[in-house]
Amino acid sequence: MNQTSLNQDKTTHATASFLGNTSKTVKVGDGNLNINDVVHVARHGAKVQLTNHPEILQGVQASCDYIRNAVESGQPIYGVTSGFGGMANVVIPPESAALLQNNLVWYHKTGAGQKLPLADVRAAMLLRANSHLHGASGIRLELIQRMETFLNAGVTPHVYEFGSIGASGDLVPLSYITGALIGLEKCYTVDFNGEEMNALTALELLGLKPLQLLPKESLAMMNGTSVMTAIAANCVYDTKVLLKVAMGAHALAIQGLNGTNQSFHPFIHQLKPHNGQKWAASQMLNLLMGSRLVRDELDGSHNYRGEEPIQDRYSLRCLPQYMGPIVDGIEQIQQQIEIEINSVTDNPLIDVENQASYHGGNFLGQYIGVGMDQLRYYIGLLAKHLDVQIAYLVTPEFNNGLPASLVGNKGRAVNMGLKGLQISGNSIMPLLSFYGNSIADRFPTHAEQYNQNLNSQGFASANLARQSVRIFQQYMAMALMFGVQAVDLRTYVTAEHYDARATLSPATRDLYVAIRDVVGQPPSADRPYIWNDDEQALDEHIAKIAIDIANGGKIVQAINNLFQS
Ligand SMILES: N[C@@H](Cc1ccc([N+](=O)[O-])cc1)C(=O)O
Repeated sequence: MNQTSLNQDKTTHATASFLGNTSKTVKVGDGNLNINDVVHVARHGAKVQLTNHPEILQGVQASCDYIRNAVESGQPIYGVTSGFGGMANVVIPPESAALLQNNLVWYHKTGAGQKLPLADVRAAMLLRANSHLHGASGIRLELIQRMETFLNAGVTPHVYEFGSIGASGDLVPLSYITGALIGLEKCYTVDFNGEEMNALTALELLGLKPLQLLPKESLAMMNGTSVMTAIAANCVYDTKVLLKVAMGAHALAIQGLNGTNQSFHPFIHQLKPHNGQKWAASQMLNLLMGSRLVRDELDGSHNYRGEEPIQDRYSLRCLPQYMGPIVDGIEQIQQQIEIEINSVTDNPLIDVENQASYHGGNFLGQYIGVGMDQLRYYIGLLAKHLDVQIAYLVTPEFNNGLPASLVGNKGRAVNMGLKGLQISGNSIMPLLSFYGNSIADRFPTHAEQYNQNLNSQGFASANLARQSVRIFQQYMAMALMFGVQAVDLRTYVTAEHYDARATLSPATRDLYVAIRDVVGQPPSADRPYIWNDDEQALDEHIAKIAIDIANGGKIVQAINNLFQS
């Protein structure tokens, strides 16, 4: 199979081959899953293995037994012997209890728009299985195992980008997964390792028969936050990568501007010891250590700089203070997402030990709605900082002696350097700030007969976060291009040649080499990255770098090697 056939968005995002390009196996049900586990399964084809812990499996069966008894004895339980949502006053007789579940899947077949990336749907199946293994949902092991089978065989239901208000969890998106898993009808379709087909054909190829749902089972499948949480997990992972690459881009910019390392002195940050601020300062010190392009002033020295202020401007000097809350914020979002990943998010929940069931609302995706609002907000702030750095680099009044717009060959009057690149970047940065607006506070008209009258918009928030991440990957590519050109030109000022490998800190040298490698332009002493305008197509470079970042390629590997944690 052709790997790219699985990649719905070839230019910006990795969905990778799901056919096991990793030997890792992720165990489900034994303990806590984290974001890295999710990404391994979602994007890199890690195999999934459900727990065989007898107590857990017995718990799953016991929750099913509880439901069966409740139906047989005519107990009133929401969604089992009652109608749904605002129609929960309708009494469902035992003989209709199974039909009720099939029907729930049918009338939620209302998704719209583009298909979700396969990686997000894979992550959603993993999380749904993980949730069900708590044994509080009343769903058969056989149905949970179908998710394991689908994941390991590379079968991914088609799910759509619109349809969930994030209140009853992701009813509509999860109905597509449910319909495909049980083979409800041909109109449920899947991607089978790159081939589109209907769910019945897929089941046949897997040697499985369509399954009849039992009471509670589709409610257990659909009433939960697994799709939005899946998207959020992938987005948090990507944003953490982008945060580190942003630090690398700043380290290049600081060297390009001949900034000082004094602003990152531990003395300063011990006196304002926020975790994120301390992290950013110490990482930046590390990134700059050994550079010939920075002012090495860790000993507390400072000298007059002619026309320039005696200390660096804020985008350099206040980097740790600006980055700190973003770093801490992303960390907090990750913690919340990881709790959600390991939660049971449906209703009602079955307490096997006490033979009781409780009506509640764990399906409300507020942590995802708010978390993804915040994530997009932080991405906007990261983009704003890079935009400032770029403006600083291209403006000869401020950039400590670099050419206007970082022109390479100044001997040719028609060269305009990175002017067009800045303009294109300027079109993106405000967009990323705009994406930072919240959606969790928006209100659809009191949804679903006033029953879901409070909703999280978590699914929409997560989908917006995915878009924001993808746009930021493009913007980051541009920022790195500015950084590379700037350090080449600064190297010329310092050493009268253009090969920045000789002058950069060892840490950023690896990043620099990776970027030059990705764009197919090796470093040279004779010319900087960009010499004449008409010698390269900059849009191709943007695309190559953005793809590398999205796919965790050479640039990300170089960056990952630089960070202690
Ligand atoms: N999340 C809802 C479940 C639910 C609500 C509404 C609907 N519906 O179809 O409107 C279906 C299911 C609850 O457990 O109360």
